[in-house]
Amino acid sequence: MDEWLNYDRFDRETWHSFFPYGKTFLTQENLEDIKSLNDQISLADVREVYLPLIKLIQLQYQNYLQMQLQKMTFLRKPMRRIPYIIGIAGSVAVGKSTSARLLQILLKRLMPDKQVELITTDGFIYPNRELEKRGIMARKGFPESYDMEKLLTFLNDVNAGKDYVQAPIYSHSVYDIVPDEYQVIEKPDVLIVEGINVLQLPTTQRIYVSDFFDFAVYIDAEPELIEQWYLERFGMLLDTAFQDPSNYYYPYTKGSRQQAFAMARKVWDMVDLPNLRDYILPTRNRADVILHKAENHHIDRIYLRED
Ligand SMILES: Nc1ncnc2c1ncn2[C@@H]1O[C@H](COP(=O)(O)OP(=O)(O)O)[C@@H](O)[C@H]1O
Ligand SMILES: CC(C)(COP(=O)(O)O)[C@@H](O)C(=O)NCCC(=O)O
Repeated sequence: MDEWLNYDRFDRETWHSFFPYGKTFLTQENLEDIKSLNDQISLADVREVYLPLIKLIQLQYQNYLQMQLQKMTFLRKPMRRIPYIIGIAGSVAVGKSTSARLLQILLKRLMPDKQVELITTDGFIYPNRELEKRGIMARKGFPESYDMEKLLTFLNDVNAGKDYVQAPIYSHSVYDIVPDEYQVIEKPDVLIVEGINVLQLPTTQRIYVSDFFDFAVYIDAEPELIEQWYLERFGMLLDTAFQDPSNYYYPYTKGSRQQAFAMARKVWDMVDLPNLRDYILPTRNRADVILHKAENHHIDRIYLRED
């Protein structure tokens, strides 16, 4: 079956025309926030792609609030805040966390009275110690490397309106879960959940992470480009590791840079690329929106699921 059958495809110009007010919409503070997030982000992408996207999300969010109100009135239940949950999926190093943080900044700008939180599912990967115990250290990022029970419980608690919910934290530079450190989520209006596994079907559980989603975005690009972005990020991790013996990449700063990159290329080929091909890419057509990136993270096509 044609994978794109259910999607409308837009080029950038058409997509931009749905909300062409970017120039006046962003404040100086927004621009500074975006630049401090990543100074490589193209502001043209923000105006022409991300702003129409958050406008569309806002429309759906307003409908969602309306529906919640009608439902609670019908059931004669007191109104309570059920968060609107947005999932962001895609390969390792495709730019999920950068896009997710961008969406968070822009949604806060669009809806300043709403609390918009962001978590990444990396925090729900088992600690290295546990991965080693299970003999799956070389499978980090694959479905079996996540504590899905814990992730689903987390989402269920946030959804149920619990006052205080904790998410564990993963550090790329330590290459492990940070012990005893948590991100606290307190009754958000909107929660963005970013991770490679967010649209995957469960192996043992009966519910999916995506059952909690009200909207899902997949970030797409050719694997050759993603590999390049993976290696660029690896270079940056290496540059920050020099002074810090506790950094996972510190030992790689001692040998030749060429050798370190050869090792990173091998990890991409043996771990992250097979994960993309076998487990991440097959989830692409479960998203509401697919952002397709070309060279330099430039978004050239946008696919929107037809309802
Ligand atoms: N829009 C963008 N413009 C420029 N560089 C980007 C953009 N998005 C991501 N990057 C860079 O690509 C690399 C991977 O991005 P990241 O957000 O860490 O990906 P992920 O969360 O999918 O692993 C990082 O080095 C990041 O700085
Ligand atoms: C922790 C991750 C699975 C998360 O990926 P992310 O989308 O945050 O880049 C990934 O960065 C990773 O560590 N993969 C294992 C192989 C590797 O070292 O790249």
